[in-house]
Amino acid sequence: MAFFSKLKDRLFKSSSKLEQGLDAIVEDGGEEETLTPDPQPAPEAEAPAPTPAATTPEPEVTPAPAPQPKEPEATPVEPAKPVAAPSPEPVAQAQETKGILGRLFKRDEARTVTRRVLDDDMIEQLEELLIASDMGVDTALRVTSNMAEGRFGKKLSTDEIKQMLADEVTRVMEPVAKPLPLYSKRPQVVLVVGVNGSGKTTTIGKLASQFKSAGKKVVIAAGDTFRAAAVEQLQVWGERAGVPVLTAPEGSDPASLAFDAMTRAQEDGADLLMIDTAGRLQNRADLMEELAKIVRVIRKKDETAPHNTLLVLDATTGQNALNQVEVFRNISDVSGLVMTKLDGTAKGGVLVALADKFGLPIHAIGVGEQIDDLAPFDPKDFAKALTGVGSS
Ligand SMILES: Nc1nc2c(ncn2[C@@H]2O[C@H](COP(=O)(O)OP(=O)(O)OP(=O)(O)O)[C@@H](O)[C@H]2O)c(=O)[nH]1
Repeated sequence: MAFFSKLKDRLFKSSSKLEQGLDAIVEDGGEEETLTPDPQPAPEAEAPAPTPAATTPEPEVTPAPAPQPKEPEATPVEPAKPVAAPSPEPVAQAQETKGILGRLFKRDEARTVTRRVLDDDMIEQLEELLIASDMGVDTALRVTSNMAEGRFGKKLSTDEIKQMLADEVTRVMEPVAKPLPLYSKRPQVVLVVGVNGSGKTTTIGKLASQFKSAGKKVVIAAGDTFRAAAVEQLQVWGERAGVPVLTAPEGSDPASLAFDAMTRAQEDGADLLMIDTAGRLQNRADLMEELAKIVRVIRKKDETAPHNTLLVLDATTGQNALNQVEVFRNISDVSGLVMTKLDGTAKGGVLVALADKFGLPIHAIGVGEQIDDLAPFDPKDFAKALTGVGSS
């Protein structure tokens, strides 16, 4: 099943919030226009009435990458057929729709679309909507001004604005959409950091399962030795993924566990070593020292390690995710992000702010609690899901 449709369903809260906001903005001060269904008199009653989407210059729905064949098709021509031909009456009846009847019939089909002139008021409302969608002030202003460029004074429909927004979001996100880089270095050491509850353990489990399926040999180190529950949880995920999880007694030194795990991974010829860490931001200095010590110790075995420091962020925390990036960049050498819990949150816009502000690679997104609910970050799919493009 196309991941896009899953993401779209699950990001529904975000997109519906934005969609409703955009509808309201266009309706506020917009004018309803009647669309003439077909400029040339079509002989057949079943000629498809143009959908609102057909009034847009057919943007990127078509050239979008192929992996979601079912979704985009739903918008353009095909589904208009059943709508345009609601009665099951066959051929003879259809021919009667020529002439007056035909025109009447077509009048029934006429659709309306509301358009609003893009002016300062509208730009301000768009800015407010994007800020309310967790994009953050700077990003919201930048995105809106790019959307407005060259379009000031033009009349725009909600669909057109949604598409413009999706294009702009895609433009911001494209440079950061990068899968976790894999190096020839073995073991590749991936340090996983993030606040408690952000989804580190779950993400490690999901990643381990994916790498294992791809034929990689993976070892996990349960480096949050201060929480027995965290260790147990990681063991459960390790079992699910079929990957060994190295643990140490509660309260023991995480750096010592990391060293042992590094030794084991080297001896086993593992491709990847993923090290979970504690997320106690309350004790920032301690955490910083703990992470620094882990790095010092594993460098005794491989001075290029860790090869990745993944920061796991919880999308439901909204703007707070921006602070977390600041903090973790100060205490560790964050090389990329994983954003979890994008399912069911109305705060997906924060990802745009993160991309715009930090430019850190977004390697993957979590859209559920199951082992396969981690996907590479696809900016176009994300932008469409966020803005609701293709969903009306
Ligand atoms: N809906 C949803 N829930 C998620 C996702 N990722 C993680 N979770 C849930 O978030 C909660 C916290 O996840 P953990 O993986 O335990 O987070 P952690 O960062 O390891 O937390 P600590 O062990 O407390 O440090 C769990 O209930 C997970 O099931 C996701 O992508 N979507």
